[in-house]
Amino acid sequence: MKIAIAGAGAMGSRFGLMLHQGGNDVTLIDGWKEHIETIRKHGLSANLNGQELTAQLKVELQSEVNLQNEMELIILFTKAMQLDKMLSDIQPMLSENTKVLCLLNGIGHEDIIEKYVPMKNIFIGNTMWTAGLEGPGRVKLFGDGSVELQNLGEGEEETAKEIAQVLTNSGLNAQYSDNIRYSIYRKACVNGTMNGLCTILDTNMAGLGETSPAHEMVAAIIKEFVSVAQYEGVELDLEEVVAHVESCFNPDTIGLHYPSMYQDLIKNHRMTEIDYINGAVSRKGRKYSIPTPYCDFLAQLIHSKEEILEAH
Ligand SMILES: NC(=O)C1=CN([C@@H]2O[C@H](COP(=O)(O)OP(=O)(O)OC[C@H]3O[C@@H](n4cnc5c(N)ncnc54)[C@H](OP(=O)(O)O)[C@@H]3O)[C@@H](O)[C@H]2O)C=CC1
Ligand SMILES: CC(C)(CO)C(=O)C(=O)O
Repeated sequence: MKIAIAGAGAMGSRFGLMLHQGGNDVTLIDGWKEHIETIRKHGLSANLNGQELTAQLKVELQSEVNLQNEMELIILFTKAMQLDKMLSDIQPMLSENTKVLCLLNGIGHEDIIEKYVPMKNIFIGNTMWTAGLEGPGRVKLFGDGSVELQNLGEGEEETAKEIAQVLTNSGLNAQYSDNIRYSIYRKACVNGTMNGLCTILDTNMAGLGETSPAHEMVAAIIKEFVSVAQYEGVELDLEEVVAHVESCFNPDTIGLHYPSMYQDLIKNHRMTEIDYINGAVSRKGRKYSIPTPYCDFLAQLIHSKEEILEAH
């Protein structure tokens, strides 16, 4: 399949690499010039579960996507605040049949995608895979993961299942979900706890799990997500979600991962996606008159840290 990865940072590189290894015709698109130039000259270099490898992938600089080069599938993997610009820049790659799959963390990205893509071509989902960028053109990938996705447009279930199959054929372990809003909220609970807390506490997920207040903090944050989701008709089971989130503490699975927010802010002094995760729950809480003190406070702490570190 002819696939573009729009936003080829850590996760985009993982998905691009695995889909390339699975025999697809993959193009990585990104705005970071040094990263794209390095891959163009030397290939994408990866440490994949301890094994060093280099893959020759096609690349395009986001600002130079101006030739007609239509894709069958585009997987969006920018940071939330880069999504609108990316969709605007990749217009030449979108035909009336191009399917667009969004796997960003956070809530509500479909509102932006709908501005650029007809509903019948929009697929949304989330992933438990992890990845880290070690420098331009270089990623570190370990552990297992999964993907859930669903069509937004009516009657596109079969296409959603086909996309899931393409991902699964490349080892990405994807499944069709018949209630993706539930899955997205459930995954947002992982990010709403792990990402902000690990970033402020300067630790990975296993490290957070070893601290004595971890369970109480995680449960209190998730409770706020559950209340807001319930108001929107999404019924999350608090105990099940807490257990799901706490499974991330396990150092033998993904516990040693530093969440993407940590990588952004602490490692690279870059702005975070907090406003699309805990910040989104705070905004919704205000709208629905649901108190969300933990999310409010965590979002404030992250914003203060962004200012202290002069994140850009
Ligand atoms: N990393 C992870 O383990 C996981 C991440 N996610 C989600 O996937 C989406 C993509 O995240 P992720 O892959 O981590 O994003 P990255 O931070 O690795 O990359 C996103 C973009 O940021 C820019 N960038 C990143 N690092 C640098 C740098 N050092 N210097 C200059 N520019 C840089 C690049 O774009 P540009 O130059 O155009 O700004 C890049 O495309 C997010 O929504 C995230 O929450 C989901 C699951 C796990
Ligand atoms: C859940 C987790 C921590 C890994 O999938 C993630 O989504 C992130 O790093 O942002």
